[in-house]
Amino acid sequence: MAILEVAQLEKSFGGTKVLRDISFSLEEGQALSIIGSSGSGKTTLLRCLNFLETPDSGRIAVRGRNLLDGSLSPQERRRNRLHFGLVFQDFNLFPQYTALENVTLARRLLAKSERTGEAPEAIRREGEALLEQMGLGDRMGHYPHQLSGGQKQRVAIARALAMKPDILCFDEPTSALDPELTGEVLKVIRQLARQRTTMVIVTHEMAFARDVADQVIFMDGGVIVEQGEPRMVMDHPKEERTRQFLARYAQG
Ligand SMILES: Nc1ncnc2c1ncn2[C@@H]1O[C@H](COP(=O)(O)OP(=O)(O)OP(=O)(O)O)[C@@H](O)[C@H]1O
Repeated sequence: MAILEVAQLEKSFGGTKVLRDISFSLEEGQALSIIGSSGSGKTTLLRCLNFLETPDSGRIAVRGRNLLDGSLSPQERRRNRLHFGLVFQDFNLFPQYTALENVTLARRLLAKSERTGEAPEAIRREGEALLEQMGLGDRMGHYPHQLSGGQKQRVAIARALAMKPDILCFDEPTSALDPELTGEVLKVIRQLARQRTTMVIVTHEMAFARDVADQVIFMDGGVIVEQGEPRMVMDHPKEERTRQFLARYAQG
């Protein structure tokens, strides 16, 4: 069974349809890249998956359970959010907290609100291990303003992982970074892909999308124009719109 199944998802803002008939599925341990021109609906799709926007209709199912089922209780709806983690373009770290506090805060709050019985000490140790994994073992006590953009983004990735989401989403994770800092973030995401972390990645990094993803979706005007294995979609696009988009990218 697919870990994620999205079917006929629709979203409008005012009278404007921004997502139409979006359907795809993702297997556990796979990475999906979403590419497409500006304004094509990529961020809105990620925001719908993360419940930052409410879709107008359609289905988002994780392990076969429809998270948009109208009969869910408020508590079940709150828990739905925990299936997904989101790494934003501009990091969204809390400036008043250290790297380690940023990573552990949500878990500590969850332990309290859901009475999970998790000890703060265990949460801290896990946070430290995640920051080590991100190559930030010597930056745990630093505040965001003391970190480079690439380091901030790696803290943000550790923070998302700390919540143990089923599906980790990235919204153009390198677009706010100087080119020399892009590589360190892409390297971490590649490492997560090798560890079979299930991921949905919106990116403008075409070479990265091609080699990290098991599946790629090309969006334009709120619809999925083409989807499939990255090399097939990107090297042999069937649709004219995909061809034009990729040609524009190739020209830089
Ligand atoms: N909150 C909102 N209210 C009204 N319109 C919105 C809102 N959010 C997004 N839109 C519109 O929805 C469309 C899709 O936007 P979205 O940000 O999802 O595209 P995108 O593919 O992520 O673009 P980019 O690559 O530039 O980030 C755009 O026309 C945008 O102006």
